[in-house]
Amino acid sequence: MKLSVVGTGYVGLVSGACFAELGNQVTCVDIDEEKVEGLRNGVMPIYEPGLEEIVEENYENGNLEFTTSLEEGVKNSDIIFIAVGTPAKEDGGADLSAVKTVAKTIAETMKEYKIVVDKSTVPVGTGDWVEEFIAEHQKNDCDFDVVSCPEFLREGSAVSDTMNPDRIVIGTEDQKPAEILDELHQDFNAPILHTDRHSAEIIKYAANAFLATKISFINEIANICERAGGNVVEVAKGIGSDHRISDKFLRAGVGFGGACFPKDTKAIVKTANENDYDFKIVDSVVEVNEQQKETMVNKLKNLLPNLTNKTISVLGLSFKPNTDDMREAPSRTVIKQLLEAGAKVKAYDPIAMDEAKEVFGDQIEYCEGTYEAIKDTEAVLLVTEWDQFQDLDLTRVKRLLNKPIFIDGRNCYDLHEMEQEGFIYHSVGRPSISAHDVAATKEVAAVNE
Ligand SMILES: NC(=O)C1=CN([C@@H]2O[C@H](COP(=O)(O)OP(=O)(O)OC[C@H]3O[C@@H](n4cnc5c(N)ncnc54)[C@H](O)[C@@H]3O)[C@@H](O)[C@H]2O)C=CC1
Ligand SMILES: O=C(O)[C@H]1O[C@H](OP(=O)(O)OP(=O)(O)OC[C@H]2O[C@@H](n3ccc(=O)[nH]c3=O)[C@H](O)[C@@H]2O)[C@H](O)[C@@H](O)[C@@H]1O
Repeated sequence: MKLSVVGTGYVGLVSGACFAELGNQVTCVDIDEEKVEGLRNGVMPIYEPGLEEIVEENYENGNLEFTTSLEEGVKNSDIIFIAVGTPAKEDGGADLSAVKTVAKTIAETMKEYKIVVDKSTVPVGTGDWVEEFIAEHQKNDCDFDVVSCPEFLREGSAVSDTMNPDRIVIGTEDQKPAEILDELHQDFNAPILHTDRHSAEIIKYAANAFLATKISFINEIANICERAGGNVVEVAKGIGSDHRISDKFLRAGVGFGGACFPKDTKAIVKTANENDYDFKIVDSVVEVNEQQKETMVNKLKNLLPNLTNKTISVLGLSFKPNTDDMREAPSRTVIKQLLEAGAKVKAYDPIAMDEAKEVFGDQIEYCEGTYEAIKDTEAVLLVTEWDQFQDLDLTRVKRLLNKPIFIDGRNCYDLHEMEQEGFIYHSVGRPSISAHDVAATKEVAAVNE
């Protein structure tokens, strides 16, 4: 089929490349000239495992094209996917200005039947509004349908999620676009849920809000474990074994970040408010998450009350592993708190260093590798659980540190091992190893020798 995808970000570029990989003729459109020029020359604007290979292959075989001209995209396709950003406005609502710009050009350009599919995350009722808007601004009188087809991919595994989705949601009550989109999605071999457009739009927000709720829930259980006793990893295993709960998204940590959970939770609260409803649960989810992002530095301050001029090592800057995305990354809060307390920061991330430089500028020191970031610092803060941070040479880490303080925001290490290695170790919702434990371990070791 002939498609265009408008917006070549995480969603647009990955979806476009995957549709091309399945044999469709895809035109990817973006207003960012540098991005489009780069893509034509094999430069990926984002890091996603497996993306570069399929983009290059399909660009070379002619299934995938890149342009800044939406007019060209509209002309070249029967189905137009809108995948532009819908960032949060000051008031928490979604900024739909890019969707509006795209809808206007589509209205002015189309000359024959088109299916306009919204893939961007947009508040309920946006499809109705886009439909009315296109009808109002149409230059040529032709038929069209507007469908909601929300996207559920995760960054860091976007290609694999797109190729193997849990479900595909097609939100339209019209038969013609439903049948065409069914056929387009057949090769994904996933269940297709047909629903009305409003429900499809709400499904997207409800899914993200629910997943975010699981995370804030387990983070609060972790906070209770820290105060009352217990180990949140064991608790998560215990409750997650119940199929009705499931063990997914029950990893306690330093709070959720990224381009979506933070903005989508706020947006659905806003939608509720606009409809005279107080969405109390998700409101609290957001509040708990803000607090959670501060817990690592608070733990450090309990151990080192005066951080002035102390150098602290931060491992992991992106909001999760396998991505270079720094949007709403918990590392931002952690580093802000450290700097406010007068500390100096040495940081390392395997992929997100360039993005991080845009965020932190010259406020922190950027290191070339993990151990360089640890050397001569007072404490290690493990913020993002990249594979290489989960398998550190602990003896070397301890030797490089001025003080054996390790704050693990992702529960990557075994408590017993950290005690044996002599670390003062604080993680999330698990018993902490204090200086007293470390001294005791050393005494036992000395007696044994
Ligand atoms: N990032 C993610 O993992 C997911 C994002 N979503 C949703 O998908 C949408 C897109 O998100 P991302 O891909 O992360 O955004 P992004 O910010 O990575 O990419 C958006 C792209 O749209 C382009 N753009 C903006 N205005 C345009 C216009 N008028 N014409 C053509 N291109 C234009 C921008 O230059 C940019 O390249 C959002 O609504 C987001 O909530 C949904 C599922 C997953
Ligand atoms: O709408 C979106 O953009 C996407 O948002 C999330 O995907 P993403 O933000 O890429 O990444 P996740 O794996 O969901 O992680 C989000 C955040 O939650 C945190 N998290 C996740 C899981 C967990 O158990 N604990 C936890 O703290 C991660 O560290 C990360 O900061 C959803 O998982 C996708 O289904 C959705 O399409």
